[in-house]
Amino acid sequence: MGKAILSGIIASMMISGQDEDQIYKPKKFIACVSREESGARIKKTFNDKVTLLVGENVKGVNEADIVFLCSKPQVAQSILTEEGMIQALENKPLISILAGVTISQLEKWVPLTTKIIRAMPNTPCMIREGMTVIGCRNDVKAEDKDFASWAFSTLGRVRFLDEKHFDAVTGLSGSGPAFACVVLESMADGGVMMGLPRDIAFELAAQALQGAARMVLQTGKHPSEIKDTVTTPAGCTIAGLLTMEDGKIRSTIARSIQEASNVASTLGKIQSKK
Ligand SMILES: NC(=O)C1=CN([C@@H]2O[C@H](COP(=O)(O)OP(=O)(O)OC[C@H]3O[C@@H](n4cnc5c(N)ncnc54)[C@H](OP(=O)(O)O)[C@@H]3O)[C@@H](O)[C@H]2O)C=CC1
Ligand SMILES: O=C(O)[C@@H]1CCC=N1
Repeated sequence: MGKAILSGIIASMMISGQDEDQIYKPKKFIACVSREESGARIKKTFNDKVTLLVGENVKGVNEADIVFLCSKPQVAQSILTEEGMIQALENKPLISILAGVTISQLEKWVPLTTKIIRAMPNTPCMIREGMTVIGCRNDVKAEDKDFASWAFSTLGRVRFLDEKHFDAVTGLSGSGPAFACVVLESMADGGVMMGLPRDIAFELAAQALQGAARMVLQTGKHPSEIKDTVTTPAGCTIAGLLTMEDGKIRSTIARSIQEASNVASTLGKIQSKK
């Protein structure tokens, strides 16, 4: 996800590079990783657009004005409590995308002057079609919130929500692209079963899902209204819909999001020592 965020911001700056009105013009990007293999991947993707540091988190944070924390939730504590990190983080905004790690938890590991912003993006940020929900305490400065909002808006939609919703957001929007891909793949399988070539089945399924999703977002209509307009009396759509209902598709999908949200709430609870 860290790579996706960097890619989106850099891509948007290249597109709007000539735009004098652009408020934020980050001059330098620093990526910190712990393993040489990950470093090689970053180098391959970004070349000289990003300064790469392997095993030098404190140096990276020292040189940065704004810090994104994009590790696995389990290693957050060990990163934030590295020797010298407290000084490096003084007076800096820290934007965490970690699932299940709360602002209260993070506050225990960083100095009081570090202003924490929590964000939950999703993988479509990679193609700048993402959804990011941002949350923070009331004392975070407007300029820091504005920066976070700008950074994630280069990657798709952004919305601010109270932190109490973050586990639900993680289960629905963070994990959502995986669930949507299961639906997409299943729809395509149906097409293949009925004789369509696999690549065409994927295209049709993906565009049907994208089209329906865009209709909801653009018209503001209830999904059931859109469903009903597809459904001709005594036609084929109602036949398919009833089969879906027989398979309890609604509760299966809704319960999957409930389960993902419940697991998200536990992800910050285990911290590895190193
Ligand atoms: N994947 C998703 O769809 C989403 C993920 N998230 C959150 O994003 C975070 C990352 O997930 P994801 O991108 O999937 O995971 P990855 O494992 O792909 O990325 C984790 C990154 O953290 C780096 N890292 C790990 N330990 C250290 C360390 N000690 N010092 C410096 N860098 C370190 C890794 O580098 P190295 O390999 O070198 O250690 C790697 O680049 C998680 O907290 C997750 O909850 C949020 C929204 C969506
Ligand atoms: O599966 C995970 O833990 C991460 C968080 C949200 C999406 N992927």
